[in-house]
This record gives sequence, structure tokens and C-alpha cells, in this order.
Amino acid sequence: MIVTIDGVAASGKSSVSSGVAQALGVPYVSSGLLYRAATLLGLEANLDLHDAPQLLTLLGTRPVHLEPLAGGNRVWQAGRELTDELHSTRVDRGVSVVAALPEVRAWVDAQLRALPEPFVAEGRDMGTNVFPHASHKFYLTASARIRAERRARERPEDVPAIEAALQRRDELDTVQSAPAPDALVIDTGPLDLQGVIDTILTRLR
Ligand SMILES: Nc1ncnc2c1ncn2[C@@H]1O[C@H](COP(=O)(O)OP(=O)(O)O)[C@@H](O)[C@H]1O
Ligand SMILES: Nc1ccn([C@H]2C[C@H](O)[C@@H](COP(=O)(O)OP(=O)(O)O)O2)c(=O)n1
Repeated sequence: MIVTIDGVAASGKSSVSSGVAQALGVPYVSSGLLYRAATLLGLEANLDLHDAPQLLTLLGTRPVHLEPLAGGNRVWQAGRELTDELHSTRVDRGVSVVAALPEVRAWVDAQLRALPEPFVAEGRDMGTNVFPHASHKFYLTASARIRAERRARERPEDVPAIEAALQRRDELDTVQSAPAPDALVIDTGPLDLQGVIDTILTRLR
């Protein structure tokens, strides 16, 4: 069984997926972390993030491994854990450029499709492109202001700056961010985290 939870940036995908996965007793898979890891390694190597061949060569020589756990995903590059460095502002700024490269998307998709079922997969195109055969699909939304207010509780930046960065990323990610036609779209604005998790679990049962 595969459950997909897609949605815009900071809509609650990873928190909701973790809650749903724990209730189901299965791992969740955070696909965005692989795009973030590719971005971090590219930045550290001083690569032009638009340069797909160079990035793919780098990822070939420094393989990245995603560890999907129900409580939280971890990302490794050989013996080095990258997880804590993947949500920095510089990775946020670069990741949409890297995620727009078809070669990088193919690199991510191959890793995701090799994972053993069952799991909950979250990202942008889990229900449309990567797992179109998934049994249950969800798509999370909320206004940019509400999402920025939620993120501001995690980061030392003010709400207008986060809101502007989220809107910029929404625009850059539009191509791969459409909901699957068979996805249930949930406006998370009026709901708390548990409310979103319960909406999904009710639908699954
Ligand atoms: N429905 C909700 N109500 C309130 N806060 C939420 C809700 N969903 C998510 N959050 C909070 O918003 C922040 C962003 O959620 P996160 O799961 O990281 O989103 P994403 O994976 O889509 O970027 C987190 O601090 C999370 O706890
Ligand atoms: N399946 C996916 C997952 C993420 N991406 C892109 C889009 C986002 O800008 C980045 C980071 O995704 P991530 O889900 O970690 O980002 P947010 O938590 O939503 O801010 O990767 C994608 O294109 N396709």
C-alpha cells in the first residue's frame, strides 16, 4: 500500500505524513529531502545549480541515501548525516532550481521507486508522477500567510520575509505541484495538525 501526501511548501506535508505513518505503523518518505541533499552537495562543491551534468556526476561519486522512518527521515552521504543541514535558508533558496532539472528528478524518482511498500510518500508529484497507482492520494494547501506564520515559529525570520520566499518557491515549483485528479484536496488553514491527520485517517478507514 502507498499513500501519497503532496502539497505546497510548508503546508504540513512532513508533519502530517509522519502522524499518518505512525498511526498506520509504516514509514513515511520525504522526497523533498533528496532534492535538498542534491542542492546542499552542489552548493558545497560550488557548482552552478543549473548545470545538470555536473550535479549528476557529483551525485554519482557521492551517493546519497534516504532513511525513511515513521518518526522522521534521515539523509546520509557515506558516513556523514546531512539531515540537520537540509532546511537552511541557502538550501531553501537553491532547491527549486535543482528540482526543475529533469535529470535530478529522474535520480530522485529512481530512489523512491526502489523503496519497499508499504509507506506514506510526501512531496509535490508523488500522486501524479512517481506513484500514480497509489491507493490513496491527498493534497495539502493553505494561504501563504498562514504557512509563513507556522514556519516563523521554527525559524528566526519574520513572517513577511518567509511569506515572500514561500510565494517565490510556489511559483518556481508550479510545474510539478499540481494535485492528482484523484487526490482529496485539504485546506489546512482552519485545521490544526491533528485535525489534518484525522481527516486523512478517517478517509483511509
Ligand atoms: N494544520 C496545521 N496547523 C498548525 N500548524 C501546522 C499544521 N500543519 C503543519 N503545521 C506546522 O507548520 C510547520 C510546517 O510544517 P511541515 O510539516 O514542515 O510542512 P512541509 O513538510 O509541507 O514543509 C511545522 O512547524 C508544523 O508543525
Ligand atoms: N516530490 C518533490 C518534492 C520536493 N520538490 C521540490 C520543491 C521544493 O521547493 C523542494 C523542497 O521540498 P520540501 O518538501 O522539502 O519543501 P517544503 O518543506 O515544502 O518547503 O523540492 C519537488 O520538486 N518534488
